[in-house]
Amino acid sequence: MPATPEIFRFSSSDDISRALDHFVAETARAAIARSGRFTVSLSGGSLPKTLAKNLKDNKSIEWSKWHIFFADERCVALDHDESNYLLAKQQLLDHVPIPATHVYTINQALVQDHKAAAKDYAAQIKTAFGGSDAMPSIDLNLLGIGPDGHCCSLFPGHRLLDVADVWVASLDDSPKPPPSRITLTYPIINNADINLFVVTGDGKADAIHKIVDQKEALPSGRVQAKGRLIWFLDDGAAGKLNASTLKYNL
Ligand SMILES: O=C(O)[C@H](O)[C@@H](O)[C@H](O)[C@H](O)COP(=O)(O)O
Repeated sequence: MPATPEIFRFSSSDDISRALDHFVAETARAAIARSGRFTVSLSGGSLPKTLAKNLKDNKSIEWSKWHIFFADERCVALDHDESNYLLAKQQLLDHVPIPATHVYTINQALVQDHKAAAKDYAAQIKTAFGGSDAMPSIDLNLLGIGPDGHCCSLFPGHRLLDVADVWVASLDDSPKPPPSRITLTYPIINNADINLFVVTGDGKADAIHKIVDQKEALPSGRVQAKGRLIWFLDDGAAGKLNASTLKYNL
């Protein structure tokens, strides 16, 4: 049964950062109590900054038990200003003691070959999840959404929307620059325990309305979860939602 989306509305992106701090800290605590570690994937864009704002100073977190993956990554060097890793490093990883071996980055030697980079990243995930061929279940994917409704590097109308045989796929024709990227695919995204979208700004309001109210099959609208599917929206992003859609108003 598909998870019913839980939609939370906040009056500002600062309020979202505070709520994210509580939610992610509690999700990590529960995962560590259950399995001894917390696996989380990060998107690029505005997400790392919104996430890190309060979380990086949260003293209750057992950072040594965290394992960080990237929901998608650009095929660029790790110190390139378009690298999602670099963004996460600057915003969060430089400020908290997560062991470097727990941060799963795109293979630097393969950034010129997106297909090999995707294969390598899937192998890294497999190793991190004990080497089994069983579909991994990431505890929490933190996802952003583009004005066109994309998430990760899964764009409207793109062939990667139908990929079901690999955990990580690649593209060299991303409509959002840079063109060469790797991305988690739906089978692994939807097998996560929790998928949480974090969306700010009125530039996303149309996409949110189409996905949530009109059930349009935009890429972000195809995301499910084993456990919970959650949307954190600020007033701008929620601006065009039907009033009756909002079940929670924090
Ligand atoms: O690497 C990327 O480009 C992202 O992972 C992408 O999927 C991003 O999350 C959305 O485009 C939202 O980005 P904003 O939050 O900056 O709008």
